[in-house]
Amino acid sequence: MTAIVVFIDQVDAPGKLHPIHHQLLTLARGAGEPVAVVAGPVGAELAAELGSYGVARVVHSGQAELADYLVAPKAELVAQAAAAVSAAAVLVDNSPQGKEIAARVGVALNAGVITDAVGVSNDGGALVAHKSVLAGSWTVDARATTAVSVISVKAHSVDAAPAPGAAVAAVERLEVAFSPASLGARITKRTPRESSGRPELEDARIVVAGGRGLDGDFGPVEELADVLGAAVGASRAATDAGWISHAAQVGQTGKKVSPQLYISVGISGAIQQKAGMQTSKVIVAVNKDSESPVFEIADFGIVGDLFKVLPQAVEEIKRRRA
Ligand SMILES: Cc1cc2nc3c(=O)[nH]c(=O)nc-3n(C[C@H](O)[C@H](O)[C@H](O)COP(=O)(O)OP(=O)(O)OC[C@H]3O[C@@H](n4cnc5c(N)ncnc54)[C@H](O)[C@@H]3O)c2cc1C
Repeated sequence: MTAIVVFIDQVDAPGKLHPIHHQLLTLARGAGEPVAVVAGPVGAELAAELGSYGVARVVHSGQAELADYLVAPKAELVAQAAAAVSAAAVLVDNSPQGKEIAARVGVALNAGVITDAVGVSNDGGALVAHKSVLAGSWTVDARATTAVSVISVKAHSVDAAPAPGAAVAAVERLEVAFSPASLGARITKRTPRESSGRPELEDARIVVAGGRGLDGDFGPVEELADVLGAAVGASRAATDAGWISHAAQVGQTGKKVSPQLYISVGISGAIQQKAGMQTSKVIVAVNKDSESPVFEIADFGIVGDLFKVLPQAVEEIKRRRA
């Protein structure tokens, strides 16, 4: 059976799996035998949750270096654990940290690295990564020619599901030999970002994104996001205008999101915007211009003034929920 390592970071928020971990474990289970490699503690609750996703083998390290230094020690944990279990592939999330780990593990294991995958399958023992490219207009299958592949997977590309029969996860401790080079950048202070109370853009199942059409007023977008429990995103026109933080930008030079539902509001749908959201499962566009290119990719379109459409949508959602 092909051993597939799934990296699980428990350093900052220990105790429970994140939705992307459920998704990575579901993918790994479909393509081989998932082995969870955990940075941080593994308590009984976490081990049971891993078992419910079909993980029979967990390799972890709680060494202080994993929390005290930037990403490099985590990459060394993943590389050494992958070698110890003779993994054919390593799956990480597609966050900046995940992609840096992918690159470092690729170098350490002389493994091919594939980023931005939306799926993984096993073709006769070789792992194939599926990618959606050129602003979502093409699907590409990519395969590393090396013995080990390292693949970073976009959030919400697959629906996570527990295994039909839970496994009992055996937890092994790995003593990682950290190289001096990995201990070059020590973290001296952590300042948690102020929470908006909304989900993180890249993790959210629903994203409501606004563009230049909002004319500086993100209120209607935020209100709709809040009744739907959604994250708020934006086009570059909106972030460049200073109406919302650059962290909210979706697109080629912003975040890549793949939620179940993306509601695009007052955004024209330029190719650079599409590059960050076109793999969303369902796209709803609200735009007053019926010729706007955003309607070419929308599953549902509403031609109208967003300042009239959004408050009505909010009212109707609240009424149905009451
Ligand atoms: C190298 C490069 C990288 C880029 N990266 C990104 C990126 O990462 N993300 C990104 O988004 N862009 C990016 N851009 C910019 C991109 O090309 C577009 O300029 C940008 O996406 C346009 O933003 P917008 O759709 O909000 O604005 P516009 O194109 O001006 O569209 C505004 C839309 O709002 C509609 N509208 C106006 N008023 C209303 C109303 N009252 N009700 C309903 N609809 C209304 C209009 O009909 C129009 O369609 C990049 C550009 C370059 C060159």
